[in-house]
Amino acid sequence: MSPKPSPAPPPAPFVAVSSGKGGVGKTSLALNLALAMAGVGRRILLVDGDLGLANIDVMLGLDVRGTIRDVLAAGGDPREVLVTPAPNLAVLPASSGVPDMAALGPDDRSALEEVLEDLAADHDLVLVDTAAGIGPSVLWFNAFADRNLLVLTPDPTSLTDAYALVKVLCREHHRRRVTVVANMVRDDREARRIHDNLARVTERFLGLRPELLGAVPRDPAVERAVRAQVPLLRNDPDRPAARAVRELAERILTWLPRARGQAPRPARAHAREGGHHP
Ligand SMILES: Nc1ncnc2c1ncn2[C@@H]1O[C@H](COP(=O)(O)OP(=O)(O)OP(=O)(O)O)[C@@H](O)[C@H]1O
Repeated sequence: MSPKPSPAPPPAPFVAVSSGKGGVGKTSLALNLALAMAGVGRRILLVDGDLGLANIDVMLGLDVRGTIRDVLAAGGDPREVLVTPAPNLAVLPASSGVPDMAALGPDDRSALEEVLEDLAADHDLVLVDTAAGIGPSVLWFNAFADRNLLVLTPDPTSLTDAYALVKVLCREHHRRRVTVVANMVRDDREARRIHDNLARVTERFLGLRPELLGAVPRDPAVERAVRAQVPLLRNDPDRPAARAVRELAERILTWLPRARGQAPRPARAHAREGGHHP
C-alpha cells in the first residue's frame, strides 16, 4: 500500500490591523506585534497596507529595494522586495506619496491577491497594517483578511470613526467578527470602558459585539521608539507597553491553525466579492 500523502499545511491566517482614525498607534502596534510573534519562532509576514503613505520602513529605519506597487507594475518575484529586519520577520513595503487603492484597477487587485497568497505560503501568519479610515484599500484588505483587528483609543473621535469602519465592514462586507485593541489607555478599566462604548453602538445598530483582545497603556517609550526608528520591543523591551504587546501577540497566536494534519480552514472568499468569513 502506498503511503498516505502528508496533508498540506493549513494556510496562514491574514489579520488586518485598522483604525477609523489616524494616529491611534496602529503601525507601532502592528510592527511590534509582528516582532513579538517572530521572536517566539513564528514566521510572520508584515504587509505595509498603507499603499499611499507607507510607514513601516520609516519606523524601522529600513532601506527598501522595492514596494508592493513595483511588484504589481513589473511582475516578478515579490520575495525580491521583502525586507527582513529580524529573524522570522519579513516586511512587504509600500510606497509613499502615491494615490490609494482607488487607483488600482481590478487587474491590480487580483494581482495583489495572488502576491499575498503566494507570500503567505512561506509564513505562519500575515499581519497587514492598513491605512486609517474607510478608503478603498482599507476595505479591500479587511475584506481579504480572516480577522479584523481594530485599534481604539480613549479619544472620542477614535470611537466614532471606529464605528464608521465597523459599520461598513458589517453592512457591505458581511463581517460579523471584529476584535478590538485599546491603545494609549490609562489602565484596564479605561480599556473596558472604550470597548463597551463601541460595543453599545455596534450592538444596537449592527447587532454585532466586538471582542476585546486587550490593551496597551499610554507609554512615552512608544514615542521614543518611533523617533529612534527602533521598534519598542527592541528599544525598551521591559516597558509596560512592550509587555502588553507581547501579551496581545500571545493571544493572536492562539488564532493559528494548530498543526499539520488538522482540518484546514475554509478557503478565503474573494475580497472583491465582499466575501463572508467566519
Ligand atoms: N501606547 C502608546 N503610548 C504612547 N504613544 C503612543 C502609543 N501608541 C502609539 N503612540 C504614538 O502615537 C503616534 C502615532 O502612532 P502610529 O504612527 O503607530 O499611529 P497610526 O495609527 O499608524 O497612524 P497613521 O494612521 O497616521 O498611520 C506615534 O507618535 C506613537 O509614538
